[in-house]
Amino acid sequence: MKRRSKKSPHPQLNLVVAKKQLWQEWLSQSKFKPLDRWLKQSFKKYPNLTREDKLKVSNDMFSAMRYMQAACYLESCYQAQSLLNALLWDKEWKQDCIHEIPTKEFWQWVYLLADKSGPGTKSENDRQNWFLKNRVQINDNIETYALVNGFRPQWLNLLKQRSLLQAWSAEQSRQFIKQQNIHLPIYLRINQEYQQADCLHHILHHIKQQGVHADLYKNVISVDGGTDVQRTELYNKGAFEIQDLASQQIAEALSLKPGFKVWDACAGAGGKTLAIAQLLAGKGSVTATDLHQYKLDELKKRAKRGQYHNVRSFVWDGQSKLRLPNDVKQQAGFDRVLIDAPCTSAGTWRRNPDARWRFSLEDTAEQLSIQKQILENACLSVRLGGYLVYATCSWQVSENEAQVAEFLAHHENFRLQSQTLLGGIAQQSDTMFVAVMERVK
Ligand SMILES: C[S@@+](CC[C@H](N)C(=O)[O-])C[C@H]1O[C@@H](n2cnc3c(N)ncnc32)[C@H](O)[C@@H]1O
Repeated sequence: MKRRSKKSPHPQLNLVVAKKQLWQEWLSQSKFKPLDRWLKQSFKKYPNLTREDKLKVSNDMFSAMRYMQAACYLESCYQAQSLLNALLWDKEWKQDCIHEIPTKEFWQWVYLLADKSGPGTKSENDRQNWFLKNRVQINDNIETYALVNGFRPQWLNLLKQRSLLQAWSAEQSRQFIKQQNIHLPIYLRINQEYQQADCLHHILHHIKQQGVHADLYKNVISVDGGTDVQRTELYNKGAFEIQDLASQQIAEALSLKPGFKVWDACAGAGGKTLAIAQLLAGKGSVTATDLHQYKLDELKKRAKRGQYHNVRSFVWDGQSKLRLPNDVKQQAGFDRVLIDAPCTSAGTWRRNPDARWRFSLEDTAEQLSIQKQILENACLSVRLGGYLVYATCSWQVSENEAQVAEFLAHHENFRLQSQTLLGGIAQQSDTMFVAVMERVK
């Protein structure tokens, strides 16, 4: 019997139709869900798409999320044949406005801004020429510059607070804005047993064989080009974990020593828990808690795969003092308490460009109050001489330095050791914040 070929007779057509349908489905949401997870789920409805097809659709949709507002703005300006006031225009703009611009023109702008358009139709060329003619004026004005680079002009005040603290020049602040739309590689944190030079090169080789670009820097591997490293044999053996560079630096900020008892209070699926367990080298323990059991279930699977035996986990909702495990009670508290706090995630826009459209002042206020409550309750479990480490994946001052200052003002028994913005313009990673506070009384 003849076997039916799995390949579609019209692969190009499949791709075009799938992209069109996916885009329409995506737009029909009243509030955008996280795009990466949404795509993974939605691709199941298109079994004929190849890996390359999926990569193309993903790349286009990620670009659309980076330049969504810019496309709407530039089309309005093009129709008016003048540059509209970006701040005022932004104040009126809502996610729904995307329905007001014809799909064809929307994608023309997205491709133009993402540097993906070639010579095209008259309509494309006219828009491109208009854009080039106005480019200097667009770049000269910080509000238009921000908008066209996917950064809402109304966020410039928040960026100003950050720039002042970092002592960034105007040029560096612009660099930060521009970087928010520059894609990041994924980073692999290599597990301890695989950190000898020959193992590292073996992993690098293994990853490169998947047809992607990979680099080794010290003992971290960066991967670019869209492979699913979680499907590789070495991942299943526990050789590495996917973890952003800044996130890896948070575990280092804990200054761990083997034997320490550590509490990871907002452990989620355990990205930092596992990095901590590794740094403890099998001596001491990590207590991992989170509001959600399903996240801790994932953490348990990961700990098992990586063979970390000194990790225990249970639910904690941040609303009261933790009941200390007996071994921790004996030493009157943890040596280290990490609060990797729930936050606005503004520092992850490079990786998840759609997240910026969920960002709001109301959400910030809500996160600030949850962070404060977690700090209040978690600090009660730090032993004398131990460290309370507070981290977020946000660049907002209110969630970071201001939150820490308020905590310290009301807790004389803690002294600030350091506070650092990780990522920012200094490194190709998410932007995170970490403050280390010692319990001195
Ligand atoms: C930034 S994420 C943690 C990421 C995790 N540490 C990692 O490295 O993968 C913040 C976590 O805080 C948890 N969370 C939110 N509200 C909480 C609360 N009131 N008490 C405890 N955990 C909470 C969330 O479920 C989420 O997993």
